[in-house]
Amino acid sequence: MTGSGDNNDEKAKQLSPAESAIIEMLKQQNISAQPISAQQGDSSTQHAFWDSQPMPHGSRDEHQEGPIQPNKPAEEIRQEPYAMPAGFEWSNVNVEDDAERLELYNLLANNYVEDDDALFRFDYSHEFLLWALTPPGFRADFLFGVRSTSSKKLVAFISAVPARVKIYDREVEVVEINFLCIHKKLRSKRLAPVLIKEITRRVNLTGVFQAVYTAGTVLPVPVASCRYYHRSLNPKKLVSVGFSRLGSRMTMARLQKLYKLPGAPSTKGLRPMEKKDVDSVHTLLNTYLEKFKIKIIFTKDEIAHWLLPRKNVIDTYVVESPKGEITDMLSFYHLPSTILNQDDTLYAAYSYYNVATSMDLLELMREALILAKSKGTDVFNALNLMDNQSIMEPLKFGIGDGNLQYYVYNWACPEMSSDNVGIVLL
Ligand SMILES: CCCCCCCCCCCCCC(=O)SCCNC(=O)CCNC(=O)[C@H](O)C(C)(C)COP(=O)(O)OP(=O)(O)OC[C@H]1O[C@@H](n2cnc3c(N)ncnc32)[C@H](O)[C@@H]1OP(=O)(O)O
Repeated sequence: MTGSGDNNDEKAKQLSPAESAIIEMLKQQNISAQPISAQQGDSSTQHAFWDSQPMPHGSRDEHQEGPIQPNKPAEEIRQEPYAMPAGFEWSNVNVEDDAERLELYNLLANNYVEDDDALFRFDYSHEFLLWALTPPGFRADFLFGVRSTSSKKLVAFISAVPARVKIYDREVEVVEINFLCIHKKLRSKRLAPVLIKEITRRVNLTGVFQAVYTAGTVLPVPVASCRYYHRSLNPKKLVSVGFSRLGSRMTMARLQKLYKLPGAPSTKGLRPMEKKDVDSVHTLLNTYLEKFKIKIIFTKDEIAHWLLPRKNVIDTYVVESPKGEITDMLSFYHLPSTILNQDDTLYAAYSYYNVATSMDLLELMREALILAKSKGTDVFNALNLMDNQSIMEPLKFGIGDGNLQYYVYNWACPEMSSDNVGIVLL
C-alpha cells in the first residue's frame, strides 16, 4: 500500500476554521501539528508522532525481544475517547448494515490507497469489506471513524480485528489494523495520529497491547519488508490502461503469447474448498506456517471465515488425493482497482495462503493463475513472502515498484527477511 505523500505548505497556510480547530485540538493533546516532510522516508527520518510510540527506534537488534511498553492495568488506561475538534465526532461503523457499509465503501473508493502515479485506486467491494471486517471475535467498537457533526458525512475510518500470531517463539494476542483512511480534504492535518491513538486506547481496554499492520510507507520500524510482484493475465488490457508497457522490441501478439495459459487447471482432485475441508485445511496450513518467523495461528473458525470461497472475494481450492486426503491448497482474494480518469476497473487477484505437499509450489501456483484468469482477472499479484520468491521468475511475474512494510506495534524483535513472513494482510 502506498501513502499519499502530501506535503503541501501552501495548503497548510490556508486552513479552514474546521481544520484550524483540528490543529488546535491536537496541540492540546500534545500531538505535533507540524506537516510531515515525506511519507516515503527511511526509519531515521523524524516522526513527530511515531517517535513517541512504543516502537523500536534505531536498530531493531539492540532491543530485548518482547513488549516495549509493559501491559497497563485497566485503571491506567484512559477511559474517555480522545477529543474531536468542534464540528467532528467519533462514530462506530456497523459494516453489517448495508447503508453504513455503503458509506464506508464510498469513503474508501474515493480516498483510499492509490499507486504513486495516481493511475489506480483500490476498490474494495461491499462483500470484501464485510469479509475483512467481521471475522470471528470482531468487535463493533474496533470499526469506527469520524463524521462531520453537521452533515454526518463519514470523513475518516480505521479498523482492528483480532488475531493470534507467533513471532519467533512467542505467541501473542494481537489486532490487525487496516483501512486507515482520511478524506482527501482533511489530509496532512495530523488526524491520523488521533485515529491511531483512539484505536490503541479501545484495543488496550480489552487487554490487548500488540498489533500487526502493513503500509507502503517506512515508519519506525518495520519488522520485514516485502515486495509485490505482478503476473499479467490480460496483457492487452494492462498495456491499454497504463499498468504495463509494451517494450520497444515487443509486439502485442508476442506479449499475449508469452503470458498465455491453459483454459482450465489439470491437477487431479483440485476443487473448491468446502465446509467439510475446514479441519484438514486448518492442520495443513498451520503446519506449513510453523517454519516462518512471524505467522498467524488460525483457529478452525478463522479458517472457515478466511478461506471458504465467497464469490468475487476469496477463492480457495484444495487438492484431494484418491484416498480422500487434502494434500495441497491454494487461495487468492479479489481486490479490483478503479482506473482513475477512465470509466473502467482493473481486476486483480492477490495470492493469499498456498501449501503444496503432493506437488511443486510452482505447479500449484500455475493452477492459481489459470483459475484466476478463468474468473476474469487481469493481473495476479503476489508478495515475495513465505515461499513465493521461488515461483516468481518461472511463472513470469514482474517485480513491482515499492515495498510493503510489515510492522508489529509495541513489540521488539530482530528484523527478518521477507521469506520469513507467514502473514498476509488484506
Ligand atoms: C495495541 C493496539 C495498537 C493499535 C494501533 C497500531 C498502529 C496502527 C498504525 C496504522 C496502521 C494503518 C495500516 C493501514 O491501513 S495502511 C493504509 C493507509 N491508508 C492509505 O494510504 C489511504 C490513503 N491515505 C490516507 O488516507 C492518509 O494519507 C493517511 C490516513 C494514511 C494518513 O493521513 P494524513 O496523510 O492526513 O496524515 P496526518 O497529517 O493525519 O498524520 C501524519 C502522521 O501519520 C503517519 N502516517 C501516515 N501514513 C501512515 C500509515 N499508513 N500508517 C501509520 N501512520 C501513518 C505519518 O507518518 C505522520 O506521523 P509522523 O511521521 O509525523 O510520526
